[in-house]
Amino acid sequence: MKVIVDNKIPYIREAVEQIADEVVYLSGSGFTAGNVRDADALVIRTRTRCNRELLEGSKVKFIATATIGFDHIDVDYCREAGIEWQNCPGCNAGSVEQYLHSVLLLLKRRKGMRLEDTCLGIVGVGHVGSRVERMARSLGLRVLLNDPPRADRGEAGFVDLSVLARECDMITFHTPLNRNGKYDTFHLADAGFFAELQRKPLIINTSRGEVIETLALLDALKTGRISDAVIDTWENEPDINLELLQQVFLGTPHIAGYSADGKSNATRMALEALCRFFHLQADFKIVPPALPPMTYSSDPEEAFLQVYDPTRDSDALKRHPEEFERLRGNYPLRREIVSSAIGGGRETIF
Ligand SMILES: NC(=O)C1=CN([C@@H]2O[C@H](COP(=O)(O)OP(=O)(O)OC[C@H]3O[C@@H](n4cnc5c(N)ncnc54)[C@H](O)[C@@H]3O)[C@@H](O)[C@H]2O)C=CC1
Ligand SMILES: O=C(O)C(=O)[C@H](O)COP(=O)(O)O
Repeated sequence: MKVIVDNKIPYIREAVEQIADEVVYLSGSGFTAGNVRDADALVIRTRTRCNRELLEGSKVKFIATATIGFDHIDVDYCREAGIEWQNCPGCNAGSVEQYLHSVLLLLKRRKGMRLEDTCLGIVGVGHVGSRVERMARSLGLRVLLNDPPRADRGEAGFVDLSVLARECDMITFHTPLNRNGKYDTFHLADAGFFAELQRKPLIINTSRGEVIETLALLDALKTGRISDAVIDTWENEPDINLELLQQVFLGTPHIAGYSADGKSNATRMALEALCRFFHLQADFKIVPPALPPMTYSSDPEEAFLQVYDPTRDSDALKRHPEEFERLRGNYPLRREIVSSAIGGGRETIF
């Protein structure tokens, strides 16, 4: 079996080389029709568009994407061509939760936001959104949830987007990018959405850039219809809107999911899917490398931000937006450590 693997997927080499007869590593954008033609399977990230142009006439039978999102896979074409695929549901949801948790602490510290007086709207309450809900409630925020697919399945506890627009001081997006159908999310936040907002909320997007219409967001920022924004996912990555980048409170290069824990989950789940598809024994361990010991502040919030402060990623991108892909590709994967594990005294962990 020949497998082509994205060369930025961490912790994968030893395991995949045991599983496959031949392994070729390519950059995400380096997958071409010519070099996938004789492959049986691809293990990719968000940077490889799997469509007719790439796959037609190839031997590829299976694609594993080591990501939660799968909007880079043309699922209709894959069905038509008989190519099976698998994403890694929930693999890095903990990492996105960590990112949001740090963002809330920074808003409290730097903008004086009183979290217990803040109403947070969550759009899309799946693997990530439900973790964000729990975390936000634990910090004392009031939370409103919007998830029409879940509401339509008869689940309770959801409200319309118009209620979020009326009541929320902060709105965070955690939907997939659906480009059509009843639950289309392409430009879900458009000029009409921003016009409805009543409380000048802060907008957070860690889902997919195309869920928010960039120019409408920029206009809402300039006209004060929103108070600020935190943006991790952008339209047209890596050629992002530079004016928006310089205006937002935090602008990061699509790294909310970049914890070592999330990446190792993704690698393991992608390889397990590959083994299931080809009926192979899944006999490998994927664990993130141990990090050197560190000493943490006795203040739990300070310690949480020591573990991960998105300001450093935002400052790096604002200084060098042209390095969007390099900042992602060479990212020093962080660890997910919950604040309860590091509170209550100066201590050394890991
Ligand atoms: N920035 C980053 O590094 C990362 C980004 N992501 C992105 O985060 C997003 C959420 O991921 P998960 O929670 O794991 O996905 P999920 O599939 O578990 O949950 C998505 C939720 O959105 C809901 N939804 C679908 N259409 C909707 C609509 N029109 N309006 C409101 N809700 C809708 C679904 O019913 C579901 O509950 C995805 O776009 C994923 O690609 C995920 C991981 C890392
Ligand atoms: O899992 C997802 O969905 C994401 O957005 C990933 O964090 C993106 O990571 P890459 O696949 O682009 O490394």
